[in-house]
Amino acid sequence: MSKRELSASSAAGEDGRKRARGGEENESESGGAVPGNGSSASEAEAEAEYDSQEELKSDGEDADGVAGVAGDGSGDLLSEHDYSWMRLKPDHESRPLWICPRTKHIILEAFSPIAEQAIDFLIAISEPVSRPTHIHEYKLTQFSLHAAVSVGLSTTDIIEVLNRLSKMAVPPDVTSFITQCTRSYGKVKVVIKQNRLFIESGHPGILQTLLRDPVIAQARVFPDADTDGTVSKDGIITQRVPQMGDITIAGTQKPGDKEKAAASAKDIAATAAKAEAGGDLDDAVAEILDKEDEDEDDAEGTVHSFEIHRSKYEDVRKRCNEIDYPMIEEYDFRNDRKNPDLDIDLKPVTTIRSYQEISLSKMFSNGRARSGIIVLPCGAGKTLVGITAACTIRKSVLCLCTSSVSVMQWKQQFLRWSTIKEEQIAIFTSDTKMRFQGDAGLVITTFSMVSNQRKLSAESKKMLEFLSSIEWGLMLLDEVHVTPANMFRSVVSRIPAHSKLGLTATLVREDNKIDDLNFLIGPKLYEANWMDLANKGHIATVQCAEVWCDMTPEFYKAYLEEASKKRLLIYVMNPNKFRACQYLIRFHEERGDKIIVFVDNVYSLKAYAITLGKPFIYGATSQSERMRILDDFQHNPAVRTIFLSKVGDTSLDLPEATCLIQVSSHYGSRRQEAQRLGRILRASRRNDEGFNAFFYSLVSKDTQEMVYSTKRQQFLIDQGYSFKVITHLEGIEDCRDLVYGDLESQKKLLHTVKMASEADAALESKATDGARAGSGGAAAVRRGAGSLKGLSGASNMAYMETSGSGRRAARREPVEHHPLFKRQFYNNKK
Ligand SMILES: Nc1ncnc2c1ncn2[C@@H]1O[C@H](COP(=O)(O)OP(=O)(O)OP(=O)(O)O)[C@@H](O)[C@H]1O
Repeated sequence: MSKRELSASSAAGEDGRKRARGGEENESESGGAVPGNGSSASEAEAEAEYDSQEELKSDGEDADGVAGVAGDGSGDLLSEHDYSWMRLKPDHESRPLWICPRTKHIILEAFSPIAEQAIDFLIAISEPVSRPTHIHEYKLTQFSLHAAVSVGLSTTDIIEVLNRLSKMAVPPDVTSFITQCTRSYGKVKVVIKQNRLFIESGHPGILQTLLRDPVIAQARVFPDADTDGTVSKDGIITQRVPQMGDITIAGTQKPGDKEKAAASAKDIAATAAKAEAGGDLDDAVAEILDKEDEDEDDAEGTVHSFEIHRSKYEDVRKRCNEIDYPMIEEYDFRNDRKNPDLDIDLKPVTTIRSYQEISLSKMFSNGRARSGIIVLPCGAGKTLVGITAACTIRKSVLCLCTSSVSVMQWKQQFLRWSTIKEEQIAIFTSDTKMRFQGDAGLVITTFSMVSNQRKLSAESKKMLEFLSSIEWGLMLLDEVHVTPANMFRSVVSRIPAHSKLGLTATLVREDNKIDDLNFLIGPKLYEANWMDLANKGHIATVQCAEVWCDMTPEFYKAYLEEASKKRLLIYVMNPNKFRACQYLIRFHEERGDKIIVFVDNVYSLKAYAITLGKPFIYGATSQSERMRILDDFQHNPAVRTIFLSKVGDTSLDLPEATCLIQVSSHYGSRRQEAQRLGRILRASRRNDEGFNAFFYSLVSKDTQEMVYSTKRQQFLIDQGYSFKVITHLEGIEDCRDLVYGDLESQKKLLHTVKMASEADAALESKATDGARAGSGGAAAVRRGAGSLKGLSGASNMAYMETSGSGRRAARREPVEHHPLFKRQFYNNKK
């Protein structure tokens, strides 16, 4: 495999991506909210503040796209290191993997006949880094290996299957890393039974070791006479347990069928191993396997445990981590007779999809509820996964969302898919504070409402006391990647939840907070492949394109002269961008598409929407106006296009939308890019023959916007999407009636923009060099012939195509500034 191939498959490695903070000014989603009864202004403010600020903070997306590409994972996979000592197996061509002994990256030939099985296995044991069409890249990490153990894979399984799939024997460094990470993980569990906590293990010796630790010993509760099972001299309880693996996930068929559908990682591993011919395990691995055999449970179906005080749980958990026995958290909900049952099930008409079932089988595979995180693409139906988990556990549920809009959507979705009744649901937001009726129920609230300790209204305080007094069977955490660890910590420590399920589409953070999520919620249980779901028709296939819009000479001169954050306004309001936007809207309206245009900057949003005569929604748009516009978009054939600010990034479910045009966005935010794409992935026409959705980013050429755009696309490129670069919209010059077609109107527009205040450029613009942006993007791309027709089934637009690696290579190039920019811009900055 050449280095070039490896680079093509690589993504900017997680470790390597440095981030600077993006702009702070942001539109508040609750700008139009009217505080209702019982809410304090500070609560509403706190909620709004969280909605807008935390999302950006946790995203860690930067305004400096160039800095964000250092440490591209596979870029240095081979460079400066000699791997000639690694010997290829004689039949290496039929084996799809190569494992880097130094970085623990795994490169997969996705075109191999056994790639599908290999992918399922790799998803179970490693983190996907990049999954374009032909070559995938994964990485073994401590947490990914913990997750593998928690879904039932043993050290032996992992090493053996890797060895079978690998072109070379698994390097000794990798086998010892796997052994080290999986040796003790999963050997100890904390199991919640009847509101009591038990530390459980198949190995009595491990429990004795734990009890020798003073912190753990102090937390221990001695068994009383009523204890089930036998109690040894040292107070360890031994019980025979019935086989647990026969649970039925709500909405699925009888256990046997369900198990068939949800092939466990272990089965996948076994199948993959069998599918591969030959490949004896080397001595080093055999040694590890022998050692592992000695560690096997003493008798199948027998567990040993001791009880601990619930108040000491956090101390015990921390201590177990320190002494290298990290615990898996499980909730024995089927035998929970202490907490009242919630009367909820999926409606008979609700059918969950195969990948939704598989993701849930990772949570429930051993008959208990295991806490952790499920990662599914935007629009793939995370809400229904959460609802199905609630219907399986059937105890009180606390659902935490990122905004009050999401709270209302979760409520609607619960009512739509499940048999829960309105009175069993309580909403807790700054505007609404309700209780549910009956012993058990569902509370839906925001992270900020339950973690905000400042200036609470009396009613909120009471509500928080109520939340803390309930033993929640399940805590659902929506969009977990945006929530700061300290916020989680305060929620998790104050509100008792027996199991936690985190849901997200983009488990990307650049601030190591992902590790916190591992500790606070649990390991990643499942991550779906975007391309796979698109190929199976669960989400739409999308054609992505970046449209380069030349700046007019007057706008470009003004851009170079402007040092304040109004530079952003100048490149967003570029007349050629207006015209490109209008042209694309017209083109797609004529094709019968419904179009969402995103403009982050409110000043520009209004200018575009009013000039082009289209309805628009932003933070200050009243709820009734929003509903009216969205309803028109859905049902009125005359309304084919709407303009949205960032309020439309998430939580909008508009299956009619088939085309998305991005005019301005939040700097280099990869997450925003993915979330926006999510708006068209749910297109209801996605299964029509030959259907494609369209995602355009309009970028003003040779401005800093180009840097951001390249960086924004990185997450989607890693998921296998490719972006075409359209350098010229052919035929645009023939459209005489497009706006700003003459110099005079362009000059007027520029004058208006110059008169705008800095506050109108709502996003702060960190100065980067326009020349660098422009040339960096252009240097790496390959020119080719293509067209909008090529993109959409017609034919009239030229494009350049670029791959992720090409872009990354471009960004690594040392940048030589053109004398014009040096003079115009750098002198200006001094
Ligand atoms: N099993 C299913 N059967 C029918 N429709 C489904 C199913 N699962 C999800 N959907 C539909 O798919 C769409 C997307 O679902 P949902 O809003 O839960 O996605 P999501 O993963 O939360 O997206 P995002 O991350 O963008 O918020 C919704 O219209 C939902 O009703």
